[in-house]
Amino acid sequence: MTSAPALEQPVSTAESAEPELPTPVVAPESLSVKFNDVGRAFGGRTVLRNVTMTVNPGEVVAILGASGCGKSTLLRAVGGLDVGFTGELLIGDRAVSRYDERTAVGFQEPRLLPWRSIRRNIELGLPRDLEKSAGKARVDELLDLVGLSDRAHLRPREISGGMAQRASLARALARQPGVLLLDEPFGALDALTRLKMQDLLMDVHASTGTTVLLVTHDVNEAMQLADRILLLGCPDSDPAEGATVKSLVTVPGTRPRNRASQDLARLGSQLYAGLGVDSH
Ligand SMILES: Nc1ncnc2c1ncn2[C@@H]1O[C@H](COP(=O)(O)OP(=O)(O)OP(=O)(O)O)[C@@H](O)[C@H]1O
Repeated sequence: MTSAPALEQPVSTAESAEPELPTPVVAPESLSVKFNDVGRAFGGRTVLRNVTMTVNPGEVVAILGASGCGKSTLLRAVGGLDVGFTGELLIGDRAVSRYDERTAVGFQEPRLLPWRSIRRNIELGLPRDLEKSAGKARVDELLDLVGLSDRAHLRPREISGGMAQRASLARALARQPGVLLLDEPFGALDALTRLKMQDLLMDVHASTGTTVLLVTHDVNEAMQLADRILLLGCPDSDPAEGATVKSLVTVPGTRPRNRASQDLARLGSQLYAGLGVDSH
């Protein structure tokens, strides 16, 4: 035998009964995501093919593409919600597993349980083995991060759609995921709430440092939030071949970006063109 297992917990004794420090919200480890020739077909119909790219730890990558081109399918594969893909998909240096616990997923609908309070909904995201007081401290911190501390006792129907989406984001973060997967998280919100949520996501990313994969239909949102943008698309010659990486571009400047900058306007035009939309 060599050394003791690295994850062994310290034994609590009466002598060492010091006040417990709150567990930081900060992700313990931001993880890379590596796609190596990833593909997916449903019933003989190819949806995705030859997707090869690496998302760096702590990076925010937005996934853009026409409706139905496989954006959600790609995200689901990373979360281990769909294991029917071909090729290799690694999180850190380990293959994705079924419902991979190193990831957390946020959807367009908040998917909160209506009979539970906001606090109890966020608690659902905590890892099962987390000690109760550490869990409470983490939920308190998350409620603070998403600005819902004074609404923690309310039920989902008693808060606005934007607040519910913030609660949903907090629930996803409760697991301290190495990779946060967001599928159109702000798609159902009004324009102003959407901008506020984008700011919140920037704050969350600044304080957690977690890797983020964000599926969006919104070119401006992608340019505002992402370090890089993955444009998925089908070849014009044969759309039935399935979508693949059409381009992977680095967004100029650092967040928060000036929405009126020339560089972003140019990039926006390129992206719209890549999506087959005339940006005028
Ligand atoms: N479980 C499934 N069984 C059969 N077909 C599926 C399944 N999941 C996805 N698809 C098909 O794969 C294609 C890609 O779907 P996906 O939801 O990934 O696209 P998307 O780019 O996210 O679309 P949208 O932008 O409209 O949300 C669609 O044609 C869809 O019908």
